[in-house]
Amino acid sequence: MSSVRSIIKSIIPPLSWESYKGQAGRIGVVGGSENYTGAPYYAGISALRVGCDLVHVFCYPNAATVIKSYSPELIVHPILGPLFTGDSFRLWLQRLHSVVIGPGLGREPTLLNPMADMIQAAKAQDIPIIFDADGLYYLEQHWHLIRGYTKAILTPNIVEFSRLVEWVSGHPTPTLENVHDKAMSLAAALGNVTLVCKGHKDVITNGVEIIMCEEPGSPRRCGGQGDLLSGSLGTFAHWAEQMGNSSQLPDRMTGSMAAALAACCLTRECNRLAFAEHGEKVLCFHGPLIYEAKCLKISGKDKIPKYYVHYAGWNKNWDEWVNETRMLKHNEANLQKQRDLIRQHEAQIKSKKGLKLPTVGGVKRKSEGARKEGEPEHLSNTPLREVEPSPSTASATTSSSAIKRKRPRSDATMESEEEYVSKVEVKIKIPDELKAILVEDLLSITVNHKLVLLPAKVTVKKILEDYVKAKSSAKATTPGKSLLEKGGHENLAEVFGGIHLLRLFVKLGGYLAYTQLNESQMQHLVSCLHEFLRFLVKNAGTYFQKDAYISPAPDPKKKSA
Ligand SMILES: NC(=O)C1=CN([C@@H]2O[C@H](COP(=O)(O)OP(=O)(O)OC[C@H]3O[C@@H](n4cnc5c(N)ncnc54)[C@H](OP(=O)(O)O)[C@@H]3O)[C@@H](O)[C@H]2O)[C@@H](O)CC1
Ligand SMILES: Nc1ncnc2c1ncn2[C@@H]1O[C@H](COP(=O)(O)OP(=O)(O)OP(=O)(O)O)[C@@H](O)[C@H]1O
Repeated sequence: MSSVRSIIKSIIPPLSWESYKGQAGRIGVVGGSENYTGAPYYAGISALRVGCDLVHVFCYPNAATVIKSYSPELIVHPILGPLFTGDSFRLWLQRLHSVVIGPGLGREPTLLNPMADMIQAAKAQDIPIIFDADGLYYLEQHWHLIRGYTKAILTPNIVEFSRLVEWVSGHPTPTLENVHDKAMSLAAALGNVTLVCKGHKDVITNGVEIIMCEEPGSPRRCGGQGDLLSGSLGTFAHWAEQMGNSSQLPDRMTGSMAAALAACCLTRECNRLAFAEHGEKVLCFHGPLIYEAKCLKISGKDKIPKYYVHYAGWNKNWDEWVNETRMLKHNEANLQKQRDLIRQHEAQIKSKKGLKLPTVGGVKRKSEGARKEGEPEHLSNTPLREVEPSPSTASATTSSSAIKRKRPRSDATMESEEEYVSKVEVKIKIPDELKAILVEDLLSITVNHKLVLLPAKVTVKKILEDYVKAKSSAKATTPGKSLLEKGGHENLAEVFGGIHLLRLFVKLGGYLAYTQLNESQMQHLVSCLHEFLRFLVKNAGTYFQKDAYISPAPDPKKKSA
């Protein structure tokens, strides 16, 4: 990579206080028709973003206003079409340093008539000409126009490449294998023009030398990425030309090849960064259910792919590496699977609990199973992700919003958005057994519309006392004991139960980031908390009873309404 970087660096001209507008490049883009206005915009804006000073777009009149509306930075000339005159184009061309022909040009034979004129004019001016998309389509039958013009750079995708090979060699190419060799032969047959064959690896050759661009890129193949490449290549090709011999390129590497390498690396790196930022939306099994998730990282160690996923809407404590068997494409069929599983799961819960209806004050509540046919099945259209099994779903909403309130910056004593975002969350690993209980809790609340019976049968106070007892043979101070002694939360601890305590643990890592503890104190605390969680796992049967949930009484107001 370092040598790739040094090649690219060597064609980038240094900035200077002496330079004036236009010296860093005036690039032309010939393209843009009624159907395709995006392609010339992407190409033109990429040329500018790479660093040229001015971009001129030559398009059909019915595309001009649209392209202008995308960006005031582009200078748009609506000169293509039936009224085209070579003179008007040549007038502008004189001022250009390179020209990109093809993005969004269209393939109407009558509209392509002036192409030969434009190509000849650009050649006469001895500037780099980049052919892409419909410019390549035109070249298929007119390749002799560029034969031997070594400042021509062709950027075919694999389909365009095989068509070109077919036209130039005169016989069909049944397979797309050996792109390497075929690219070298084609570039040589075209008189050492530069070819950039885009694909999984980009192959760059002038028929003598060949280089590959294997930067990681992105698995996302949306339209327009080729336009980014051809536009940026417009600028790089001019720079390579301008640097000439002073660029000190490796032996046999031409300026056009170096420019192509720069454009390929840049496009692929932009693709990689965009993918790293936005990830791929997927569905992922967690326990018995499927959740919407985002794939943030992929690891292929030992040739077994693993995916690091974030469950959409869930705290990042739940982020984890999963193997392929748990991942599903985000499509309608799998979304249906997700809904089916939720229904099955609901049914299972109902059948387990249906006979034992919980009671409050001796009055039997209406069971969840009594929900009427046709009533909204929340999870079938509202993904689970929207509610977390955390303090934010129920009792501790105040504390969760207290954290969120730290975000506005109106008070100078408050932390900034950047500080908030960059705050390192303390990782508290919740054991899988307890995670399953949290998921059950979420389903009870959001799917079955239950509430936790208060005061809890086994209260937080009781749990902490049990813990203190269990630890009594150990040291005198335990988190449980100190919480009871110093916290002043006796009343709450006598009302809430194990599930509330567990919900608190989901957010606790985030809260601890706000404490003043030093690293060793924090380590000690976290290890105590993990020990306490293990204690909860051991006693889960007692502390997390399934009959802790009740169905709330129907709202009389709603009923009368
Ligand atoms: N926003 C805009 O304005 C944009 C406008 N654009 C403009 O559109 C115009 C037409 O360009 P184009 O790329 O759609 O035509 P072309 O290359 O013939 O592909 C046609 C078919 O070939 C196939 N195929 C393509 N690549 C393949 C591959 N690597 N590997 C395998 N197969 C591949 C695939 O067919 P499929 O296999 O899906 O049947 C594809 O549908 C042109 O002016 C361009 O600039 C674009 O720049 C995008 C953004
Ligand atoms: N399989 C792939 N893996 C990684 N990067 C790829 C892959 N295929 C293409 N690319 C990269 O995407 C960019 C555009 O290539 P692509 O083949 O999509 O061009 P195109 O079809 O001409 O695009 P457009 O949609 O603009 O017409 C290039 O930089 C290329 O390196």
